[in-house]
Amino acid sequence: MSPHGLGGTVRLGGRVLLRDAALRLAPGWTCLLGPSGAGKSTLLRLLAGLEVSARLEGWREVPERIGWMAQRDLLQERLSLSANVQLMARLRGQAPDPARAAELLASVGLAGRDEARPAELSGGERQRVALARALFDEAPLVLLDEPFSALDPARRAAMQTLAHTALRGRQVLMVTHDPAEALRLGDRIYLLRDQRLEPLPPLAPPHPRPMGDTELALAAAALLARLSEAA
Ligand SMILES: Nc1ncnc2c1ncn2[C@@H]1O[C@H](COP(=O)(O)OP(=O)(O)OP(=O)(O)O)[C@@H](O)[C@H]1O
Repeated sequence: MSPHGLGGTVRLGGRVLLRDAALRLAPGWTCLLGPSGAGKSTLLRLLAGLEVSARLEGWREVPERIGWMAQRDLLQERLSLSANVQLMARLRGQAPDPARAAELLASVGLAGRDEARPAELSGGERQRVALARALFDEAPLVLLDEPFSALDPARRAAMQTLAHTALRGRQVLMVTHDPAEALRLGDRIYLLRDQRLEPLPPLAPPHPRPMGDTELALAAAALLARLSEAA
């Protein structure tokens, strides 16, 4: 099987966003860090085949089915939370499975809210519904664009662990601004900056590292300092 990922040069509106890059995916978590505007979301959209403005001059190898959690939650306001969780699978022709949707909603802390509408939720709750939708879908490649950014620290750690367990064995590519999150979860870490995609050393397993892990705290502080230097 050829490796999944993409490589080459990415151009957007007459400028180079990424030069001679190679993003290689494998089962487990690949985390993508980088300053705002560097092109992380564009890269995710290119992988998903959803990018309309940027052009990739190079290669792209992805499985037929890709799961996707965008930066905006993209919840359908007129649908119930249960229907939102099942939406992508339903669009693909899968049979409804409200029991599984309810289980996933409960796992993200929204037990019994199946028939609620997105407008009744806080920003963090909406993000958790979007996460449940990404977990409902059983795609071999799952792209997550800042999936935990709206959550409080305790909920964020719990959702990281939940997602890591639920997506075990699959290829996950996550964009994050949080070095500790990348180090806690990442089997591979890339930094996208100044048109370059640079592999960074991940922490050794186990992933996710426990919260309060000293090695994680030290590595996150060092990585934050490194990211801040060039900012
Ligand atoms: N349709 C477009 N046409 C031209 N430029 C665009 C378009 N969409 C995004 N850009 C620019 O492309 C660059 C990369 O945007 P992108 O959203 O991929 O960055 P990012 O690294 O994900 O940022 P953030 O961390 O803030 O989400 C930015 O400079 C942005 O202004």
